[in-house]
Amino acid sequence: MTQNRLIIFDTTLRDGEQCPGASMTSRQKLEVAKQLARLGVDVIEAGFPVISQGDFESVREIATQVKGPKICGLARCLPKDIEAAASALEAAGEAARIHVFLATSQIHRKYKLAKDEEEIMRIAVEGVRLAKRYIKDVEFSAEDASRTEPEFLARIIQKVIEAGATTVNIPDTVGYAVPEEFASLIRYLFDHVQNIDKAVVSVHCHNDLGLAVSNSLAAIKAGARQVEGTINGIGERAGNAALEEIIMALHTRADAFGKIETGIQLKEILRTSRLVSRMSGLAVQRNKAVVGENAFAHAAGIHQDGILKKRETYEIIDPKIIGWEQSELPLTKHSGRAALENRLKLLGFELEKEEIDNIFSQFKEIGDKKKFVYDDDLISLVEGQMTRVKETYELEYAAVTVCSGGIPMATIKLRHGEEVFVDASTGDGAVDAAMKAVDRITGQHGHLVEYEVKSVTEGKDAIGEVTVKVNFGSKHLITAKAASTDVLEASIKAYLNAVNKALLL
Ligand SMILES: CC(=O)SCCNC(=O)CCNC(=O)[C@H](O)C(C)(C)COP(=O)(O)OP(=O)(O)OC[C@H]1O[C@@H](n2cnc3c(N)ncnc32)[C@H](O)[C@@H]1OP(=O)(O)O
Ligand SMILES: CC(C)C(=O)C(=O)O
Repeated sequence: MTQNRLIIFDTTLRDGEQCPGASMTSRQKLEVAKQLARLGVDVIEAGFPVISQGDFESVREIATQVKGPKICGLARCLPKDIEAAASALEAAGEAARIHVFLATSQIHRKYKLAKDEEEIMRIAVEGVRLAKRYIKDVEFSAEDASRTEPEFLARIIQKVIEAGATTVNIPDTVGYAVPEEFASLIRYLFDHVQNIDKAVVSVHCHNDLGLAVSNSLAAIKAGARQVEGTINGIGERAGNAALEEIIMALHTRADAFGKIETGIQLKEILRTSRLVSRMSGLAVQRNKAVVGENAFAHAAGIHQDGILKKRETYEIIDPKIIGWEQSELPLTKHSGRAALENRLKLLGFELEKEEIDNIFSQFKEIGDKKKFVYDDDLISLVEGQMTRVKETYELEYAAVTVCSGGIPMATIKLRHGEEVFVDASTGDGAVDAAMKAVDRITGQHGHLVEYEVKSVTEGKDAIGEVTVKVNFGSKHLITAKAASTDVLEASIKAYLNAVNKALLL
C-alpha cells in the first residue's frame, strides 16, 4: 500500500447498530455487508460476537459469504470475547481481523474499570497477545483515547504494537475532541511512539459536538491512514463519522487534503446509504450532506438560475458520480422565471413571453399557498392560459357565506375596464349564489348544464380544477375551466370564463 492509501473501516454493522432502534436481523446485516463490499470498503466490522447468539451468527455468516473486504469482529480484552470473535471469524481465513479494545482515560480507568495504569497496560497487552494466537490481523483500540493523558496513551500504544497489534485505533469515544487538538494528538503519537511505523494509525470519531467528520479529516491530514465510520453517520448517541462525507471531502478537496487514495466506488454511495437507511429503519435527514434528499435540490430562484447556466455555480459535487440521477430544481414560491421556464420546456411547452408572464404570476400565487408546485399544477396553468379568452370581466373579489340551514349568499366584485361593479345574490348553494351574482352584473343568464371538480395533484393543498358547461340560450353551450387551490374561487372563475366567452360570440 502506498503512503497515501487510506483504509476505510466500516462499522455500520457494529457501532452503527448500537444506535437505539437500529438493530438489524442477520439477513439484513448480510445484505448490508454485501453492499459495503460493492462500495469497496476495506474492512467491515460485522459485529461483537460475544454479545448475543444473533451477533455471533451474523458475524459468522458475513465471514462465510462476503468476499473482498476484511471481516472484523469486536472483543473486550477478555478471553471469552476474543475466543467468540475468533470462532465467528474462522470462515474469513486470511481476511479475518480481530478488534480488541480497552479504555485508557483516567475517568474510565478509575470509575468504569477500577484499574490503575499498570493493570490497564497489562490487560491490553494480554488481550492483543491472545487475539494474535488466533488471528494475524489484530487491531487495538484505546477507548476514550482523546481524553487519555497523551504520555500514557503513547506508552500503551507502543506496548500493544510490541505485542503484535497491526492497527492502533485512537477513538474520540465521546466526541469531545476538536480538530486541531485531535490532529496534534495524532502527531504526538507519531513523534513519541518509537515503533509507530509497525502499525497503521486509525481514528474513530463520534459526533457529540457535530465534529466527527472534521476531526477524522484533521487526523488524516496529520497522518492517520485508517478511518473508521458508518454509512449515514449512524451510531451510538449522536452517531459516528459519516463515511460518505469523509470520502467526498477527500475526493472534492484533494487540494486541501493531498491526493489520498481509497478503494471506494463512488457510484455506490447513494445506493449504500439508502439500503442502510431501509435496513436500520433510520431515515436520513433531508439536509444531510451527500446523501440527504435535499443535498442536490436547489430551491432558490437565484440558485436555480445559476445551476441552469452552469451547474458548478452552486454544486461542488457532480451528483451523478455518487449515484444520483441529477440535481433537482423543485418549484416553490422561491423559484424564479428561469426555473419555471425550464420546467415548462421539459414538459414540452414552448410559450410566448407574455404567456409565461401570466403563468408566472399565477405560479407565485399558488406557491404562496402550497409547499411545492407540481408538474400537473403547471399543466393546469398552461391549459388555462391556452383556453383563455379576452377578459371582458375580471374577478376582483368574491365573498360567499354558507351556514348550515341558512340561505347561501354571495357578494361579487367584477372589473370591466376602468369600472368596478359589485352585486350580491342568494342561491340554492354557494356556487349557484355566486353565479347569480355574476349574472346580475354582466346581464347574462347562464344555465349550468355540467359542473365537474377534480383535484390536479394529491394532498389537502392540491389545486382543484373546475370545468363548467353553460347554456346561454339554446345555441350557445360553452365549456370553460379554471383552477385554484380554493375550489369555490375556481368555480366562480370558470363560470366567469364562460360568460366572457359568451360575450365574444
Ligand atoms: C465505545 C464502545 O462502543 S464499546 C462497545 C460497546 N458495545 C456494547 O456494549 C455491545 C452490547 N453490550 C452487551 O451486550 C453487554 O454489555 C456485554 C455482553 C458486552 C457485557 O455484558 P455484562 O457482562 O452483563 O456486563 P455489563 O454490560 O453490565 O458491564 C460491562 C462489563 O465489561 C467490562 N468491560 C468494559 N470494557 C471492557 C474491556 N474493554 N475489556 C474488559 N472488560 C471490559 C466492564 O468493566 C464491566 O465489567 P464489570 O461488570 O466487571 O464491572
Ligand atoms: C470500540 C471503540 C473503537 C469504540 O467504539 C469507541 O471508542 O467509540
